[in-house]
Amino acid sequence: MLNASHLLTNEALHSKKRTQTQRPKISVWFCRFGVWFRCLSVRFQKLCDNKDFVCKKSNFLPMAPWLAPIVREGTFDPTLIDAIYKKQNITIATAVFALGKYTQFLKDFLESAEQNYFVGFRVHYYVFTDLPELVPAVKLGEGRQLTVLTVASSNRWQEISLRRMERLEKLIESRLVNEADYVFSLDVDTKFYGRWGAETLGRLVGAIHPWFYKTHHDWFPYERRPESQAYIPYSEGDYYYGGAVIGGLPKDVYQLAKTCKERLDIDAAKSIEAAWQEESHLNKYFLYNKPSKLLSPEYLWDNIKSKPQEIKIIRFSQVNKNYYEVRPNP
Ligand SMILES: CC(=O)N[C@H]1[C@@H](OP(=O)(O)OP(=O)(O)OC[C@H]2O[C@@H](n3ccc(=O)[nH]c3=O)[C@H](O)[C@@H]2O)O[C@H](CO)[C@H](O)[C@@H]1O
Ligand SMILES: [Mn+2]
Repeated sequence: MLNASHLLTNEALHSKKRTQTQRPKISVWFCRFGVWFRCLSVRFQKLCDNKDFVCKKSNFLPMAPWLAPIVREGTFDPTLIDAIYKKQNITIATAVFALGKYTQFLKDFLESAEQNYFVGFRVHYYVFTDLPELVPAVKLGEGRQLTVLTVASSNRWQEISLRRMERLEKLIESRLVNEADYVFSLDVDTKFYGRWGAETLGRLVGAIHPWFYKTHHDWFPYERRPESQAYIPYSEGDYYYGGAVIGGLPKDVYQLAKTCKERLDIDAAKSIEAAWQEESHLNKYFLYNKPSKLLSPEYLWDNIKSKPQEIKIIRFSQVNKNYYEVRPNP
């Protein structure tokens, strides 16, 4: 005789059988997952091809589309390239600005430069500061010298940063045309961790910003207001360059600094300050005056970013800083 518990058990058994027969085999699940995954990856690829946000395998190519080399580990022979340039007995002028509390970065900058930056070459540092007494006495190698240039400070960090263009222009005009073969202007809140040598020399040199080397240009933090001289429309752009590294022949860097300074002045007269001050103007300049050589983010990293696999070596990097502590204004 069937009782209620039998009925329940049979029902349970029946439903178990049904689910067993209806559940697809594991291979079917794999197949479904494969189709789903493929759809997703095709969609993602389309997104990339549409250049909606990321793309940029091309940033890892050894050359820019206009055939300028992108310098990175493995693309040059350090011994050979240094030997070629050493025969030319060149002097590399290096402008660095340390105003206000940024003087605290000078010691590490200079000491690490002496270990890594154009070792064995003639290097002339030009240190701009409002506090000359705080320039540390760092022992310099043979053929290397340092000149302190006293300048007035400003109560805005943005102003201090952007006025580097004007000061660079004047420095090249008044001295470097006669004193140097190449010039670099570098951020001071930085440190060298690896070799930086003759492979970085060129007519006009920019460094790809470490935060945007995989970003599509529509997402670059270019200045987007047409009223600004630094304006770059969406759909234009090739790389986003960091304001921390500018280099090249004195006459080419002079032209860059002069142009950016003029455009900064035009903006200032209209009470406009570009999104990233002189860095925005630098990006505009490089868009229409392509650098002859690009430095990969090996030459401009940021210590708060961990090193990804594709970056083989970090040579020069922004050190961590407490913005509130070191800047004169927020
Ligand atoms: C890695 C990189 O590409 N950094 C750029 C970025 O922010 P950063 O955050 O790197 O700008 P920052 O605060 O380092 O200022 C740029 C430079 O100006 C000098 N300075 C600044 C403030 C001060 O009180 N005293 C002083 O000496 C110093 O040489 C410093 O290295 O954007 C800035 C403009 O917005 C500049 O283009 C920087 O080069
Ligand atoms: Mn900086």
